[in-house]
Amino acid sequence: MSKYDTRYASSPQAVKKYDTQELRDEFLIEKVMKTDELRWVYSHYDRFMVAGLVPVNKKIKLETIDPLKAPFFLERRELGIINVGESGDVNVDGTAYELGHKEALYLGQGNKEVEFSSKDGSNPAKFYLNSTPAHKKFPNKKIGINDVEVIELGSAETANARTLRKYIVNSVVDVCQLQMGMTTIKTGSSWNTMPAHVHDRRMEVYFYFEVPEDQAVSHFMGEPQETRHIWMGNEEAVISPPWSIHSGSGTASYSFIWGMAGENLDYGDMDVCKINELR
Ligand SMILES: O=C(O)C(=O)C[C@H](O)C(=O)CO
Ligand SMILES: [Zn+2]
Repeated sequence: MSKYDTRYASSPQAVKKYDTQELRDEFLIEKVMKTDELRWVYSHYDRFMVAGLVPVNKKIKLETIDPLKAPFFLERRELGIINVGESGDVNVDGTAYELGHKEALYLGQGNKEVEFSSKDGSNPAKFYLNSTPAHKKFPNKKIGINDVEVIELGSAETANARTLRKYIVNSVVDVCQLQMGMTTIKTGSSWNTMPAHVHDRRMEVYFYFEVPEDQAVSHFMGEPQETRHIWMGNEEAVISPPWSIHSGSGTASYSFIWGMAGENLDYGDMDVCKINELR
């Protein structure tokens, strides 16, 4: 069995009173990428699971964790994988999927034997993993760099020029509830997800990467009129409750992977906040 840490759900009333350390303990996931070890964070928000794996010296198997009470990990779950490192392989019940830098794989419910490896342990793959409960088996699908839907958002004038890439969304691959994509902030811009939004129907997790050394991203969370911030470093993730905004401003440009789960599969279903009404 793999190891895991549990994160419980908090109410907006409770979070109003959290100090810096409490906010970090509840929502921040430090050091997501683990070498030769799969260690999950199991969130009680929509039972969303997060892990990061860097296979260096050996192949790593996807194993169940105790709270699933399932004989194998994907018995009642689906899994999204985005490789932010060098080339690696994901072997799924005898079929090998090669994932290059920024390529992704969707694995549906029911797959039993899943094994991760790097092509070259000295230039390893870095697999970022999100998993959600599933009720139906959909086919496994690799999403290569040319399969993603790309949209340009924001502008240099408002310091939020960015490229959003949709990898695991229902117009690209059939899924039960998982949605994943990647957003890259253009040089000179700093803001992601501004204007901010909430979607009380879905929770979300952001994994910040390509944050230059000695730089940081200030991630904003909370109800739109009661915001808080969490300072984040490279390869750290943050859980966004369904009632919370999730937006960030970096001291340099950066990228992040967003993953969502909940009530519907409509990426554009967001309640946008007025910038000058944020508090
Ligand atoms: O920069 C953005 O805007 C985003 O990446 C927004 C996320 O995709 C999101 O929050 C989707 O709900
Ligand atoms: Zn969102």
